This record gives sequence, structure tokens and C-alpha cells, in this order.
Amino acid sequence: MAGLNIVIKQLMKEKRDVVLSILFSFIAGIAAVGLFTASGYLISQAALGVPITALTVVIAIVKLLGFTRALSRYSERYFSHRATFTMLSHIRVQFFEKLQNLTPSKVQRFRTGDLLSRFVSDVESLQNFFLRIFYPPIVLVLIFLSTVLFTLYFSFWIALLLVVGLLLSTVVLPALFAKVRQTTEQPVQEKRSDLSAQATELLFGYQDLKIHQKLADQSEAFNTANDDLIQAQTKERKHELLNQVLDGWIGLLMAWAVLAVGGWLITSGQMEGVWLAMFMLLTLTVFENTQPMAAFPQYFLENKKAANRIFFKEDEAVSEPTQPLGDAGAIDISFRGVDFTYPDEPRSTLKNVNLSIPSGSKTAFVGASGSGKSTLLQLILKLEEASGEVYINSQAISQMTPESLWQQTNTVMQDQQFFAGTIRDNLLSDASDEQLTYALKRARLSNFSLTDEVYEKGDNLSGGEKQRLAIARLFLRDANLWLLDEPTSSLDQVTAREVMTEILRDAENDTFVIVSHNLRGLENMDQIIVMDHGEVVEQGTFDELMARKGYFYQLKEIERDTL
Ligand SMILES: Nc1ncnc2c1ncn2[C@@H]1O[C@H](COP(=O)(O)OP(=O)(O)OP(=O)(O)O)[C@@H](O)[C@H]1O
Repeated sequence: MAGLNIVIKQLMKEKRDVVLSILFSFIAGIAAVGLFTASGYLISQAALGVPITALTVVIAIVKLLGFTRALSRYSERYFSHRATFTMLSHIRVQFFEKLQNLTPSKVQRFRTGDLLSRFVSDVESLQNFFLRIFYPPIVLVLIFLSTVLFTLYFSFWIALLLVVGLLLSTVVLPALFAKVRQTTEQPVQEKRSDLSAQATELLFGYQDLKIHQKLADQSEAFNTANDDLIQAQTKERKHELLNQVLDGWIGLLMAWAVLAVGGWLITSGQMEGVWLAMFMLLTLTVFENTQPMAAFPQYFLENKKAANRIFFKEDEAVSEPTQPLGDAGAIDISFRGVDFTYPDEPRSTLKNVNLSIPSGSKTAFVGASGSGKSTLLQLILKLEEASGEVYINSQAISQMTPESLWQQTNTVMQDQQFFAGTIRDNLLSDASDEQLTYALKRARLSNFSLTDEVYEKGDNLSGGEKQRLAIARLFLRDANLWLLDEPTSSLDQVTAREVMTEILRDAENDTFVIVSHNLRGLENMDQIIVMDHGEVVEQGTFDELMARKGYFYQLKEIERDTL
């Protein structure tokens, strides 16, 4: 229920619309019962030959009730849908905020299709929460209470029959179906999420799957997920229809029972015959209100699951950081006893890392692939949380608001995101066109204009163009800390050198950290930190490391031999 409690809280923000929906739904329902009750009375009186003039008031009431019913139904629809759609928008925002508060790596752990399915289908399915779960039972109880009280005035036995029928169709039948559903349950949401995940993977990997001739396998997995979903939906719909039919039967059964009891009451002189048609029509109409209860168990279980998927529990409660990084200009960084393992991974990624990066220094991380260099940058950026502590300007990063840190950082990570739009949109800056064009020029992208189109994920850009576009973003920012993860790995040597010269010109007085597999040009670095299997194995200047003839020296030797 944890998820549904949050949904109720969001719904209660629209208290006024909620109350008005219940009120108008009650008026519409009770007006319908009144309309048919009065009609039954009219039919009996007409059959007994009462002159039409004596029935004018009842005829007027029938007309008034018909009008009231239509108007109230319209108002109910208006307020209930307004409350629902406003609630959905609150939930979307809350879901998005929940994702925003997760570290990026936790978000990445979701399959894209699953996330989309939660964001779209699960949120959409919650529109049934107010419309079919929350207020129909309240309205039903109110209408039945009023009807039973009215009936009690004429006959205890008919009132009792109505109560029995109500219990049968709103308690016994839904409970029975809920039980059956629990044993034969087809989790539609999970199937939908599977299909969505299969579809996104098919689309993302389309080219590779085609080249590796595995498209047929993936398509088969997609078709199986599709069939599973259809099967689950069919089963669910069958349940709902059967429930509706049985509910309708209960209404008819009660009408027959009222006819029989009414007949007995009339023949035994306990009730006047003129009321019989009235109670028949009253019973048939009042049981129409129990129809929405047929779908109640299905919607309840579905919404409970959807709410729990949207407001999923996180593994551990993360305390909100409160301290901003002070804008002191130069930035220094130190790692003290930092250990890190990616969640759900068996292998430890960083082990007891201790290092120091002085303000204004130039540092290069080198080492074998998978040794933990990129992870170190992610820890500095607070994209992951480690044990031990990282300090920036002597402030513990765990207490630091990430936004204040990112504001002072110029970053190029290995994977950059590009969006469908223009080059201008993808520079992610409010700078003037002149400044944007100059940044492109410095990143050696003068062949592009600001209005050139960029496809989703930058699919129409080469690997090197994407890197240069990411670097152009840096030239438009004013930050004191540079964290670059193989920023020029896809560029030819000449362009790479030109671009690096531009970067170093801007970073001259800043703290500069680069991860690189290219061991050339490291002579100019203030320090080189060598990583192996998640540990710092060497650190020092280029000359110091070469003189030591250790790991770095061997890497240099291998590089020289392979050139
Ligand atoms: N998101 C992730 N989830 C789980 N494990 C990860 C994740 N990212 C990286 N790893 C693992 O952490 C280890 C260190 O990876 P990292 O990317 O930091 O290494 P690296 O030294 O930067 O490698 P490369 O030079 O190839 O980029 C690797 O074993 C990798 O498999």
C-alpha cells in the first residue's frame, strides 16, 4: 500500500474537485433511482386509472429528476477528470524528481523500456485510481443508504433484500474474484514492461543485430513478449466481463426477489399494490450502481502494483547533502581511504585509494583498461557514492550539494549525450551566436553551422565530431576544475593536439585532471597517477616515474615497441 498512500496524498491536493465529484456522482445516482422509482409509481397509478391531472406533480418531478441526473453526471465527469489529470501530472513530476535524486548509475540500472513503461503506462493506469477505485464505493454506499432508508419506510423485508444484494455484489463477489485473481494472476504490468524493454532494445541495437544476423532471435523474443502480454490482457478482460455478468445477475435476482416478497406483502395486506412497480424499478436502478464494483479488484491490484513500481523503494535512504561547494576559485581534491564497489557487483572496483590533487595542478590518470580511472572521476563528480571520503577544498563531498560542484566543473566523460535538435541546442549554452561559433571554431568544428541538424543520440555525427562538440561545450563554461576522460581518443593526432592546446590554454590556472591511454605529452603534467586493478600503484612526475623504472616505465616501453 506504500505506493497507493502516496497516490492518495497527491489526490488529496485536489480536495475540492474530489468532494465535488463525489457530490455530483451521488446526486446523479440518487436522481436516477428517484426517476425510476417515480416512473414505477406513475405506471401503477396510470394502470389504476387515476386521471392525468392528479399526477401532474409526479410527472414534473420525473422531468426534473431526468434533468438533474444529466446535469450532475456531466459535472461529475468534469470534476473527476480534472482531479484525475491534475493528480497524474503531480505523480509524473514526483516520479521524475525521484529519478533525479538517484545517482545516475542507479538510473542506468533500469532497462530503458522498463523505465518508459513506468513513466507512461503505469502513470496512465493510475487514472483509474480515482475514477474506479476511490470514489465509486463511497457513492455506492451513500446511494444505497438513502435508498434503504427510503424503502424501510414502506417495508423492512424489501429493505433487507436490498442490503443482502448490496453485500453480495460489493463484498462477496469482488472478494471471490480477487481470490481467484491472486491464484491465476497474469501480471499485465510486468508483461507490458517486458515488451517495452524488448522493443527499445530491438530499436537501439537494430544495426548491430542485423550485422551479426541476430535480428531474428531478438524479433522472436519481442514476439514472445507481445504474445505474453496479449494473453495476460485477454485473461484479465475475461475476468472482468464474467464479474460484470454475475453482478448484473445479482441485480436481476434481487428484482425477482423483490417481486416475490412484494407479492407476498400485498396479498398478506402489509403493503399497497400501487408500490410494487415502484420497488421493482427502484431495485433494477439501484443495482446499476454496483456495476463499477465488478472491475474494482482488477483495478485495485493493478493500481497497487503500478503505484509501487512508480514509487519504488530505494535500497538505502540517502541523507540529503546540504553544503554547497564554496566558490573559492582554485580547487584541490583528496581521496582518503576510498573503497568502491558498484552496486550488485561482486568485484570491488577501487581499493583503499589515497591521493591528492593540489589546486591549479595538472594530473593524468593512466593504467590498464578497467583499472578504475573513469570510476575515480565519477566519484569526484559525485555520480557514485563510495566508502571512505573524497574532499574538495577540504569539504567532504558526501555533505556537498552536487549542483554546486558541477557548476564549477568542466567535464567530458567517455559517453556524451546528444539530443535531436540543432548544433546550437546541443551546445547547451545561453551564450551569444558569436560566442557559440567561436567555441565551435576552437573545437575544430568550423565546418558546422549553429543551425545544422543533430539526430537523436548524435547519430549523424562521427565519433570524433561528437567529442569535439562535447569539448566545444567546455569552451562556453567558466569553471575551475577540469575532469576529462579520454576527451580526444577518437581524434586524429593533429586535431587532438590542436584541441588539447586550446583546452590547456583555458585551463592554465585551473585544476586539470585527464584520464588517458595515450602516454605521449605527459611530460608537462605536474603528476601522473598510475592505476592497476582499482589501486594506485605509482604516482609522481614523468621524470620521477621513468627514473623509478616501475609500472609506468614498462607501459612506456610497451608503447615505444608498438609504435
Ligand atoms: N556502471 C557500472 N556498473 C558496474 N560495473 C562497472 C560500471 N562501470 C564500470 N564498471 C566496472 O568497474 C571497473 C572499472 O571501470 P572503469 O570504467 O572505471 O575503468 P577504466 O580504467 O576507466 O577503464 P577504460 O580505460 O577501459 O575506460 C571495470 O571492471 C568495469 O567493469
